[in-house]
Amino acid sequence: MQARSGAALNEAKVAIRNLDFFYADNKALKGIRLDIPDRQVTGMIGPSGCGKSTLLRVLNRMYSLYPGQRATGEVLLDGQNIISDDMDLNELRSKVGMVFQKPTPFPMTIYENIAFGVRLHEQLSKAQMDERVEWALTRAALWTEAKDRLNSSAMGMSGGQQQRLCIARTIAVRPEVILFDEPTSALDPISTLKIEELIDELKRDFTLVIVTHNMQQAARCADQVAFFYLGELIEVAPALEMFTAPKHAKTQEYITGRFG
Ligand SMILES: Nc1ncnc2c1ncn2[C@@H]1O[C@H](COP(=O)(O)OP(=O)(O)OP(=O)(O)O)[C@@H](O)[C@H]1O
Repeated sequence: MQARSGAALNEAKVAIRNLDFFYADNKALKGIRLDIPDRQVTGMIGPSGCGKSTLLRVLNRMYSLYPGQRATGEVLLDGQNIISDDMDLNELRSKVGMVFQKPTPFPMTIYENIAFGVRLHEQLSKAQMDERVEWALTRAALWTEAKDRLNSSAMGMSGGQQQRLCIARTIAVRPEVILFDEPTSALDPISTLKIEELIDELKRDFTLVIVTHNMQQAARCADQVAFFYLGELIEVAPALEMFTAPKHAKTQEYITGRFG
């Protein structure tokens, strides 16, 4: 398998220390310690139910919306513990964006899909908003296709275009970290390739985390890969090392398709 060869990993943008996560009494993450390098791609892999999505939900505090779900330990974003009660969730959500598995555009125009989120965080003039919309669509490799239909409904776009619109919407609030939860699993191979190229491009400016069940995708996109099993982080390594010389037998079994 072709894996990204080893540029050194950057300093941690997010440092996860001794993280436990509970759905009521069910401990879904156990003692996680993981550094997520700045402006690089961290791939998260592992069999169904191992805790990958749970970890993404910790990184943007989505779990705080649900009573009975709690995290303990530290998740330090530039040194600030985002799981502490003091964390301002609006501020966190402007810093940490999320792209979901299925494209989820709002039932409004392409322009409004992007402007909507920006308005929650910033007051921009019409000209500034126009500029922001163009910038976000350009960064999401969608400007050429969308520029003549900004006032048309986003629901008329193809699935791949809708997913790039969701990425544009996320970028538009200028986050620092972007979480992708299986962002291409609902897309065809060409749309998948476009999203993967986009991820490669975006890491110049953003710290990216991608959960994927696709080992080739992890190998193509990620600078470092983390393998989870039953709520534990079994192994984390630069992608090339992970896919050519994993240290743990469980990792080897998983990446060679012997379970999961
Ligand atoms: N809302 C919930 N309430 C209770 N338990 C949950 C909830 N969501 C997830 N879990 C449990 O937490 C554990 C981790 O689930 P999680 O969804 O994070 O796994 P995953 O690795 O993302 O799986 P998949 O690859 O299938 O998406 C599982 O045991 C799951 O049953």
